[in-house]
Amino acid sequence: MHLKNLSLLNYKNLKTAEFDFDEKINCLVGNNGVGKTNVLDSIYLLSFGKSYFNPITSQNINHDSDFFVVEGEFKKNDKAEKILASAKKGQKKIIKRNNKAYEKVSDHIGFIPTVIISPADRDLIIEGSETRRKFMDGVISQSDQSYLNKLLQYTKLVSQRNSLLKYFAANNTFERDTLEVYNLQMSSLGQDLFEKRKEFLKEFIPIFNKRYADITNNKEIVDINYKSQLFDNSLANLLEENLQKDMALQYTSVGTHKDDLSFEIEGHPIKKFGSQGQQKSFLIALKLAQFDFIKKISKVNPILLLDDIFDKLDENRVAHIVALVATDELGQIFLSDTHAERTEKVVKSSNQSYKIFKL
Ligand SMILES: Nc1ncnc2c1ncn2[C@@H]1O[C@H](COP(=O)(O)OP(=O)(O)OP(=O)(O)O)[C@@H](O)[C@H]1O
Repeated sequence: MHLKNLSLLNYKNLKTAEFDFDEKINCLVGNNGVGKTNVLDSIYLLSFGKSYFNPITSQNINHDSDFFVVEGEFKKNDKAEKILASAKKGQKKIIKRNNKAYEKVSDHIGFIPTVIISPADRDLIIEGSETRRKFMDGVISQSDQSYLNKLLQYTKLVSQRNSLLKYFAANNTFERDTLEVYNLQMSSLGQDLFEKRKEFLKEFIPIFNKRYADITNNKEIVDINYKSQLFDNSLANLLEENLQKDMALQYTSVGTHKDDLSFEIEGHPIKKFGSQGQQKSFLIALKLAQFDFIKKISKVNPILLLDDIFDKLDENRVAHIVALVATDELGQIFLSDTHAERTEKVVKSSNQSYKIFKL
């Protein structure tokens, strides 16, 4: 699978831009702030229906305009697939495949498998559990629509249950039967999500460990630990046991929406005990493992977006990744960098076709 061409209208700072891409390697070069990352982000948008960097769609419309249109033509299984994403201020975003609008954006997830590696990934280590849950859910959802649908239903139920708890508090009332309806549905869905996450991590962690060992030449042991309240108790019991607490807090304090992943190096949290370099290697390994996992399930090479890749890796390591394109381990890749010569030197050494776009 690859992206043949891309046209942008009013996407962030890019008022109009057109690209005819190489099937293998594409490099976007230019000074800081010209819009290299925004081009990669527009490809991400065509895959996930939202920006990687700013999920608030209206903020991705160029400041001088009131709409954006991003359109790309992909080739997947020898078929042309035209994907369009557009948004107008005050209106719902539209995603179309071959001129037909999706009813739900979530139906598009997984159709154009894509992985992005960016300096913004450090949030996965620094930020709270939500970022890591989103990463895990994102990887599973790209290869499992039923998981995504259950996750969306579960999230909606948590928010409805929270509203109900607020309503009880505001009106000094309590309706056990109504609450029971939410508890029952939440328990069943939450338990399914928990089982699927466990199953996923069992497969994913060894892939991740292998990638980390490759990147660092087996320097140190890293691990990912799944943290969930559901290991010790069923969600049905947890909801029951925490009822008084939830009533006082006016939100649902237990469930799979509280799960987390603990990223560890030599048995200690990498956030506190990992060097800058170790953290960067950890993140690259995580994303390449995402690539491997999605490729295994979907049987296509995901598109790989490497934003500011020299931020994370030295020239030799970038050359090593780019060389994988030749072995068919990778499909189409997009790189952004401020140094045109450095990028050209690295991609030339791969002996693959490539294109350089100067912004
Ligand atoms: N909605 C918007 N309208 C206009 N400009 C925007 C909008 N959103 C972001 N920008 C601008 O886009 C520019 C950033 O572009 P981008 O991050 O793609 O740059 P870059 O070439 O990747 O830079 P760097 O090399 O620093 O990473 C900034 O100048 C930012 O102000």
